[in-house]
Amino acid sequence: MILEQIAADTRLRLIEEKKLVSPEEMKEKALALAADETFPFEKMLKEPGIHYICEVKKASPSKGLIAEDFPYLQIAKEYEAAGADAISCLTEPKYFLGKKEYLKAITDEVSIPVLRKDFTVDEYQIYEAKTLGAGVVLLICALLDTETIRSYIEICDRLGLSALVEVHDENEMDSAIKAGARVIGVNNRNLKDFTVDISNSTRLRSLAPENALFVAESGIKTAEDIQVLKDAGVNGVLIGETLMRSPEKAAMLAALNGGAL
Ligand SMILES: O=P(O)(O)OC[C@@H](O)[C@@H](O)c1c[nH]c2ccccc12
Repeated sequence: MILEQIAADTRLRLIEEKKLVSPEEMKEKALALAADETFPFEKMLKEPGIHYICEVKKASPSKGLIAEDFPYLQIAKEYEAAGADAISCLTEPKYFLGKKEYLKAITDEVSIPVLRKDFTVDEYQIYEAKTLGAGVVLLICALLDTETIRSYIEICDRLGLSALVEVHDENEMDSAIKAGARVIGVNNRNLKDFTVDISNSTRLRSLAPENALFVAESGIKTAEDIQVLKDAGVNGVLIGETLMRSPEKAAMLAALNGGAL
């Protein structure tokens, strides 16, 4: 199964990375930054209306190469100028051709919150995300048990980071809620077989607690999709491929929003 394969490769990658910067050193570096502005992602999502999280993604296991030409920094700045509320940046190197350097360069240049999009299987990655300037990390429920999610959220809290806790079905939603997730993302793409179904978000919307923030992720392509999600009361949408494939990203974002942003 692809998700487990990616997680296994991530664990191997971490063994090497910890040789370069030890876990103690990474934790220390992150904690030294913990007084920075806290939880900007949650503050943003709490504002009324629907919010756009625009993704910088070169490739994916389901779609292969998405952007041959990949001026990641220019794309991030274009998103910000077009009115994006946050940016998502893939850092997974093998399947998504992401890089930590992309994330660092982007967080240095934009002032909206940036999500570190990776397969978090070790607290090391959370501390590292802080040192790279991220404001949010992704925690995928399919990879983590409830207790681990809870402990990772605690680490995020200490660092002033938000945790976007990703679920795909009712069981994972249950786990996210029990772990105390404040921001729940529903992935419309099944990471086990890559099928995409937007109604996954609308179906699971009612199961999320009243006070939790809700993000719909993946497969969002049209203004109609956005309208359906708006009507369901989602706070944010995470859009990758539709924007990455568009040569006119600002115009595409405006079109998704019904003409203007
Ligand atoms: O490109 P899309 O279909 O608009 O999807 C973006 C984002 O939701 C997707 O990249 C994603 C959602 N959850 C993930 C977890 C890992 C990697 C990638 C993802």
